Amino acid sequence: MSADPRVSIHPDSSVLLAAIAARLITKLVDAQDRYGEATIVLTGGSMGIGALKAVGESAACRAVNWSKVNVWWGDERFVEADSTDRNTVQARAALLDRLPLDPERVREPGAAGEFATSDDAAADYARRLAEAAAAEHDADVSDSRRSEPNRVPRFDVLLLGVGPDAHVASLFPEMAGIRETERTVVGVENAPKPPPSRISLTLPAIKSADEVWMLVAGEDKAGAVGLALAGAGPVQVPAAGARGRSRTLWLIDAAAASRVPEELVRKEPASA
Ligand SMILES: O=C1O[C@H](COP(=O)(O)O)[C@@H](O)[C@H](O)[C@H]1O
Repeated sequence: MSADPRVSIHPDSSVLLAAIAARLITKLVDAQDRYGEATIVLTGGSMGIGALKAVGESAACRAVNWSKVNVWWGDERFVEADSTDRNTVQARAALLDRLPLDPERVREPGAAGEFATSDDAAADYARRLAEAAAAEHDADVSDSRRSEPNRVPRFDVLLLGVGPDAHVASLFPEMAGIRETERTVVGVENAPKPPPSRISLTLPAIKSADEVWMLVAGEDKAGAVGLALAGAGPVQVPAAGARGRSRTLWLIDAAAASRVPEELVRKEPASA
């Protein structure tokens, strides 16, 4: 089961980032109230990293118990561990290094140098996801899926940026990764956006998240956003396939919204 998309449009990217930060903090606090911990899947790119900076700038940042937040990534560039091309390195610089996170709860995908190929790093990441899922279900002896390899833990909120070509995470149009139906993580080679080697969650893994939030700003994304929300196929328009189980929320600015079907638009009040 997956939730139909809802769209929230903000006047510009700075209002959008502040709104994303406010929603994210609230989401994490709510998940901690419910489960005692919260699990977030981060994304890279302009909006993913901008959102993290905005969380750090919010006075409410300290409302979250960061020691009880589990952090995963939706995709990673398969380069050396200290490369500033890595989404994890950028996320640390933007926010994570200043938070009192529990290092054991921060699960970075593997890097070149640690693994020979992007496929090897992807398999390792999938294994760690499956272990985390199994640990969540250890107490539930009646759960027959406890030891399945293609599992992921509960994702409370999974963030995705969207490229001008409508890619999400590192799932690019017409490439093998977007067609994957079994594995939770794939290695990606020859990505059209550099760097060419990557690892990515697949659509089945993304769609297991409770909430999926699409973070998009800029006129250059308007075509991709319009196609995704008009019901294009995910192989051609990967963003169209990303849905959460209970919520699919498009958080976008006015420039990215110019081709969104009118019936999907819910306008947020402009800031004073
Ligand atoms: O390469 C990537 O691109 C997407 C979108 O990035 P943006 O800068 O166009 O917002 C990003 O979400 C993904 O994590 C990243 O690896």
